[in-house]
Amino acid sequence: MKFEDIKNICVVGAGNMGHQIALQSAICGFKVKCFDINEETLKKADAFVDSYLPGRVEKGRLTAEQAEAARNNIQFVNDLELAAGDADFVIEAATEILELKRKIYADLDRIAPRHAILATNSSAIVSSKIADATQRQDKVVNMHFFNPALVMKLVEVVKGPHVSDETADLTMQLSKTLQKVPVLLKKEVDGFLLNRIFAAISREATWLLEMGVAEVEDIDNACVYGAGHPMGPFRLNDLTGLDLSYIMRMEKFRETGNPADLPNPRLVEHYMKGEYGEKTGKGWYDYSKK
Ligand SMILES: NC(=O)c1ccc[n+]([C@@H]2O[C@H](COP(=O)([O-])OP(=O)(O)OC[C@H]3O[C@@H](n4cnc5c(N)ncnc54)[C@H](O)[C@@H]3O)[C@@H](O)[C@H]2O)c1
Repeated sequence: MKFEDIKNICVVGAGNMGHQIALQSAICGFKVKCFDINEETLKKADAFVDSYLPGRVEKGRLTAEQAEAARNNIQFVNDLELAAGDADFVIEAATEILELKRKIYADLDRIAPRHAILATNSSAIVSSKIADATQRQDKVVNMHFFNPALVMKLVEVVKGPHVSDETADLTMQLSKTLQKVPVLLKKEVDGFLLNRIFAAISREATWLLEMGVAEVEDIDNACVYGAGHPMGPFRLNDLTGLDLSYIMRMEKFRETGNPADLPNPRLVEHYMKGEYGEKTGKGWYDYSKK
């Protein structure tokens, strides 16, 4: 496939990441169908587009014509056959559970045209764990966006051993066309690039908290005002979702059986109370008091 042949993008999952990846793709001129199994999520995502685009026009970031074109480019649908049937490139951003993703990839392999690339936005699952659910392993690749996907520039493209040069090249090119800055990982590695670095920071931050050395806000402030980070690890976790961290740690534990990989007790406590961060109004911080 040539890059110019990529016209239709299917995004699977309209949650935190999926709806923003879909909208960015629509703004950049692709015809996008975004699929989710949850009707409420689809409605919320559609309403977000209606509020986001006029805001960009007001701020002078998009012309009224560009906003209208983006609106016409994007559809939120509850039917995977419709979403992926004519896709040239699929970006999967569904819940971070390996078995669920493998089922989605088996379905996508049946539905999407043979030439279509199937990219996963997974934060931690390397594509070699998913690729063999399809008959097109050379076209299954990691394409890891960062949250919020409309804003953050970095995309990590991971070239697993099964990924063809063409797939990696096209994924890098698509990332650039989506106005992102892609980095290429030549090997699969747990946590990719940035999350490995963040994991080290977050491990230390959690240790400091657990040992009673400092409170959440002071640890975050140290990172912001001493290291110049835009936000500290706990504030960032509230943005990305404590539920995602919990699920990722549990997945890792299931894989390794190592108790050191279990989520830490404070994270478990928040998770059990349904305190997932900004999206539920409470996580490490309480947003109801704003
Ligand atoms: N949240 C982040 O900061 C972040 C950053 C980068 C990558 N990711 C990755 O993006 C993916 C999605 O994460 P999220 O934070 O958007 O989660 P989310 O829970 O906000 O969204 C996941 C969506 O997937 C949908 N879904 C579940 N099963 C499905 C199926 N069979 N078909 C279609 N949709 C299905 C859910 O209904 C939900 O709307 C995960 O793989 C995660 O690792 C997340």
